[in-house]
Amino acid sequence: MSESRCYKVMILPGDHIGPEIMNEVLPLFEMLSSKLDVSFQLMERRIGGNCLDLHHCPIQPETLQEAQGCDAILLGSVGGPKWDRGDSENRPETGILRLRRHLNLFANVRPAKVISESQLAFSSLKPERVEGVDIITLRENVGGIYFGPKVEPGPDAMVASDLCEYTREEVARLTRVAATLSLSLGGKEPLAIHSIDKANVMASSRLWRQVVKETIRSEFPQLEPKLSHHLVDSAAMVLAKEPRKLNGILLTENLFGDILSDLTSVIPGSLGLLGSAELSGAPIFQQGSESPRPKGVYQPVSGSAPDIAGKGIANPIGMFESFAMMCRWSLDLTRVADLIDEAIRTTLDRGECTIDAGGNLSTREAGQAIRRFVQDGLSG
Ligand SMILES: NC(=O)C1=CN([C@@H]2O[C@H](COP(=O)(O)OP(=O)(O)OC[C@H]3O[C@@H](n4cnc5c(N)ncnc54)[C@H](O)[C@@H]3O)[C@@H](O)[C@H]2O)C=CC1
Ligand SMILES: CC(C)CC(=O)C(=O)O
Ligand SMILES: [Mg+2]
Repeated sequence: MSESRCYKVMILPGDHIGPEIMNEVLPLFEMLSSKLDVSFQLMERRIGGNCLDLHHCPIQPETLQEAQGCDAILLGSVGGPKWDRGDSENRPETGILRLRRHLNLFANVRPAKVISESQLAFSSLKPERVEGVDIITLRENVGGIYFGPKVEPGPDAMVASDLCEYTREEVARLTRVAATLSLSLGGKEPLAIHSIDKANVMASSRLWRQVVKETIRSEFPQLEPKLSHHLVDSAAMVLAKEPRKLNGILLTENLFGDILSDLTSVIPGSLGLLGSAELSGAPIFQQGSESPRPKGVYQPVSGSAPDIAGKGIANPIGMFESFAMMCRWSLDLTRVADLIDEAIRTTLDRGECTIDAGGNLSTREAGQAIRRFVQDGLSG
């Protein structure tokens, strides 16, 4: 008889809509424990503005340490106008950056896929442009300009700066993750890898392009025909004009990936639909594998949406999608991940979603619809 698994999961709801959408996925833990041979030890901690308010730091050092011992971390979102001041030491967003750095979560996987007919009508692009779009932004997550040395602007500052630096190894390791995703998710035909940079202007981008090329040529020669290089400005234009041309993996640095992944969200229709995985290595695709899994933080792509917080209309789908990715890549619960993905697709087909994605349900009702589907699937 196989042993029952107990997973340790850290819960970081964050600010504004963070706790609202987190509340919609939390009942899944109890549901899974009652239906499957698993249990969960949940640890709720603070991050972001609410942590600054209570502890005067955006994440506590002991939270970082505890996160190290968890199987996965589920995060809502942080930030808001109340804390929109001060230098990086005193900003909510720094809590997320510290967590990424502490756990070395260098690979940020952000899929944007059109999965339901309802999205064709609702996307801000024409239906014929949107059909079949399936793009994964793979963003470098612990380097580049977000983490380089800064000169903060003082009250009378004449200059401020952020340095964008990349090392060979930082580029090579992310390229290896891109190759794994391409080979594992593409089936017989590996996915295209579109490396995005600004090599016509930036030195760090010229290194990026060189190392991506070399890594694919020397370690994954079979993927050479699948690799292309694009300048980021032109890639942004293609994403808005003919996004299918960029189907596959957008392999890119921290700042470009942050911007482009928000841009990809308009294709399926709303930023509130996208989930993400931040990983310390390539995901393991083999179910039941005993190989150690990479560390993972799972969170929606969006921010804390202060403009809609408290109104009960935030879309919880990005949070469910993040939960599904957690099940798939950190908890070895592939069937649950498939079921949640199916629940998202079905509820979108039925128009059972929040207003940003074309429905008229509240956050709570949209969450209930997905949970009902999952419950039925687990019982069936
Ligand atoms: N990972 C994180 O926690 C992130 C935090 N932020 C922070 O979030 C705060 C707000 O930033 P914004 O620029 O307003 O970006 P945002 O991503 O929070 O919101 C942009 C727009 O998308 C809408 N939106 C976002 N999530 C939604 C959802 N689930 N359902 C329906 N609509 C949704 C918002 O209402 C808003 O109109 C800032 O403090 C920012 O620094 C921003 C990005 C990531
Ligand atoms: C640190 C985050 C607030 C940066 C961001 O916008 C993101 O990761 O999407
Ligand atoms: Mg962002």
